[in-house]
Amino acid sequence: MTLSLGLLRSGLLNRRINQPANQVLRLHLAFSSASPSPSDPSAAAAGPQTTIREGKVEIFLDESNSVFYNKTQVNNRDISIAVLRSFILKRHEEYAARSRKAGPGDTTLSAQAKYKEPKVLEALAASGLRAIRYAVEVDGIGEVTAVDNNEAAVEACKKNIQHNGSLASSKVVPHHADARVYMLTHPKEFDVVDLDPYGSPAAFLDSAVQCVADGGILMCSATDMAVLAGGNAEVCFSKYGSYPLRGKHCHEMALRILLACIESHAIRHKRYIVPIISVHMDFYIRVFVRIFTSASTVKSSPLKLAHVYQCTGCNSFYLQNIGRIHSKDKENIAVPNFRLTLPEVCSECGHQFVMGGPLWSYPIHDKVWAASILSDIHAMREAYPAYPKISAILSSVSEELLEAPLFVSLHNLCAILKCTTPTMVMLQCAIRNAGYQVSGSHVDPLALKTDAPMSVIWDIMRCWVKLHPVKHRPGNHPGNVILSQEPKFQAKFSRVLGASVTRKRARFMPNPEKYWGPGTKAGRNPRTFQMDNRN
Ligand SMILES: C[S@@+](CC[C@H](N)C(=O)[O-])C[C@H]1O[C@@H](n2cnc3c(N)ncnc32)[C@H](O)[C@@H]1O
Ligand SMILES: [Zn+2]
Repeated sequence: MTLSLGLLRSGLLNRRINQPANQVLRLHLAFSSASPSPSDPSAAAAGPQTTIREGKVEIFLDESNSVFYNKTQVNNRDISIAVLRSFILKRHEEYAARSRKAGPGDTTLSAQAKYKEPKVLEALAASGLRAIRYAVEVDGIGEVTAVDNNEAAVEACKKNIQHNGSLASSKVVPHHADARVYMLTHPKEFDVVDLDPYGSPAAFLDSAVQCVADGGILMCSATDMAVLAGGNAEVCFSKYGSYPLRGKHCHEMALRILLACIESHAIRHKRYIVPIISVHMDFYIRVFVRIFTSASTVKSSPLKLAHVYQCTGCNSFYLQNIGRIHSKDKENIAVPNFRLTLPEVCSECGHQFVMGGPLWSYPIHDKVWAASILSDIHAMREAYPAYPKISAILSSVSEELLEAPLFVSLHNLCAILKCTTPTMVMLQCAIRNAGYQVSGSHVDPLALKTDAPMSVIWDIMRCWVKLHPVKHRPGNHPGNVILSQEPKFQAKFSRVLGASVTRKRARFMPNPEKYWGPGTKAGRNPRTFQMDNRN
């Protein structure tokens, strides 16, 4: 932002309009010219190269775009660094707890095992920017292996490692390989595996879940949002094994589909996932999950997955778990759920239901971790180039109601009834006054996550319309059918303590500039593929 103000004053911002993305980039980042390393005569012959700085790392800009680089992913890299820092703290705590439990005289192998710095695999590393940032910026990190199957990328990565000095050179190991083969041949070897693919990570998931050490983290992005958010249901099913649903909650649904897909790969190998945080930002989603091994926990996986039935008229939705708990011989076991208890058509508006999922219906964040990541981000704000964006997202994430998969949208409720819009605070108060919990969501400023049933939400809206009547429109559309029923209770919109969303910190940040989107796949011309969706 400071840089943009500077540009405005110098008149550079006006000149920037209509320039291709790469040139815009040059004005906005800390660009400089650097001499290539003396040990690389071919590069020396080519003269000084333009460099890009992000955090403490500087990499060479690849003018030909034969190696992928997207500056907008600074948010993605910053949030990953924040999660890595908290993971290292967690690992220390867990190690200390194990040692305390074992006691001084314990000679068993696990009690004697020395603390090891976490090893990281960046499986789709491109220029190595991310891997080098992990190595240079995260204290207590072990070796970082940077794999890519593109030779040009591996060469660029080597140069960038060398350019970033001895710490980078001692920690980052570049490797030319197919990530799937590499991960399969290194089972449970890495404490952290980072997947940041073009488009979908689906092809990498089976090998990735096997490569993570017990208690380690899988960090995984997906940029194929058109597929995951309901634009192409057949492709979503073939890649992720789930049907997406269109609607305002589609980005949260995308997160839950990806989590369900990772879990489904993990359980094949007697492993299971525990989400740390799951975020939708800019044009993609990214999930951070721990992976553990336990044949018995794997059996309860169906309790964490659900189908969603969504009304085609009013968008009311209902979840149906795949499994249910059955108590037998004093033991709780997961068995297939009973048939759906929903009526054939929506009791609010009379339309049919469409089915989506299966999706992950358990919490998508660990609130304690989210809070500790957030306080780390605040404490080290100067270490994060994307501080305003990532702190806004983490603030929202740490306030989300965990026991309420998906959400209703204020905008959608009013659009169905064609009524004036109450404020978010009013609706939150009415939900709380009716005895239910409610929160916002980081994916949408108009989201209401709540444990209130749909019937309560619609009754609140019926009461709202009694106070703010709508014009009568003839016809049988969903809004009319909903309003033809009397509310079963009287909603109260009066203020309750804690209902207002605090405005002290920003929850949603606008994009900093034009073309803030997916980058151009390596090998394509950035001028013709500025808005490439990386599929
Ligand atoms: C989106 S880029 C990664 C960007 C990088 N993580 C960053 O933060 O700058 C995806 C990279 O995956 C590499 N890639 C694609 N398929 C691969 C495979 N099967 N094995 C290894 N690398 C692969 C591409 O060459 C490309 O460099
Ligand atoms: Zn309906």
